[in-house]
Amino acid sequence: MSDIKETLEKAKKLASYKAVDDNVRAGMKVGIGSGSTIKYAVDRIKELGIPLTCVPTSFQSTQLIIAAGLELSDLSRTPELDVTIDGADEVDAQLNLIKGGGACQLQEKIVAASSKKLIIVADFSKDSSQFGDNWKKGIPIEVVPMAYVPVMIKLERSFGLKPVLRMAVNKAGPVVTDNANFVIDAQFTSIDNPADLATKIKMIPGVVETGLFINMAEKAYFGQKDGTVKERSIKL
Ligand SMILES: O=C(CO)[C@H](O)[C@H](O)COP(=O)(O)O
Repeated sequence: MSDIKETLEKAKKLASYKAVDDNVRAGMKVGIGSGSTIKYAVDRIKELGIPLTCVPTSFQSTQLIIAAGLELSDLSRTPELDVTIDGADEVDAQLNLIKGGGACQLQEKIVAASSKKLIIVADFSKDSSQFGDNWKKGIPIEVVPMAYVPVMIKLERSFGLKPVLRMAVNKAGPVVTDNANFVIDAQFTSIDNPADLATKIKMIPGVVETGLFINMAEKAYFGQKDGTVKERSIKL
């Protein structure tokens, strides 16, 4: 593993362990996010050996819960959660988030919105003062496949975004989400009002969900290069 990759992995683990220790207790109903950082949170929950009910946010997180031997539920059986722990692609000064780098933003947002608290775990590279400081891939937007071209035209004409259809790596054609939709990454130069932009994008017919999570997270844990964890929280 390269030095920087190793440093990032250590930072993800530190943040995840601290977030679980601070926020997860026996008997809780816990939303489990998606991505590479959340696997450390699941490792920590497994290590603690406490009884929990877990609700996943993707195929990947379902597999993590099963592999860890934790109790797996869903929102039909467990519609109200105590806490969701999840990663993020970028966290701004107000703890607004860009999520969906792993194309899981739809289920992640539904599960987060069903939780009393959303706690973010991340390495130091996700900690920004405003969107675009660190994350250059744009806002992930999940769309119904038949609508992707009109949605891309509207994103460009109405908001000056530069939309790109996300393509699969080991498959010909586009990324297909866990919900059988496509993902458009809408690149931007700056975002003055993320809440307003999120609402307007959501209004475009064919858009299922955006990766802008506005006023949802109450605390973020960022693992640092020096082995410490920086905590940022906000009153919602
Ligand atoms: O939103 C997500 C998936 O849709 C992830 O939480 C986000 O991409 C962060 O992933 P990682 O922990 O691998 O950096």
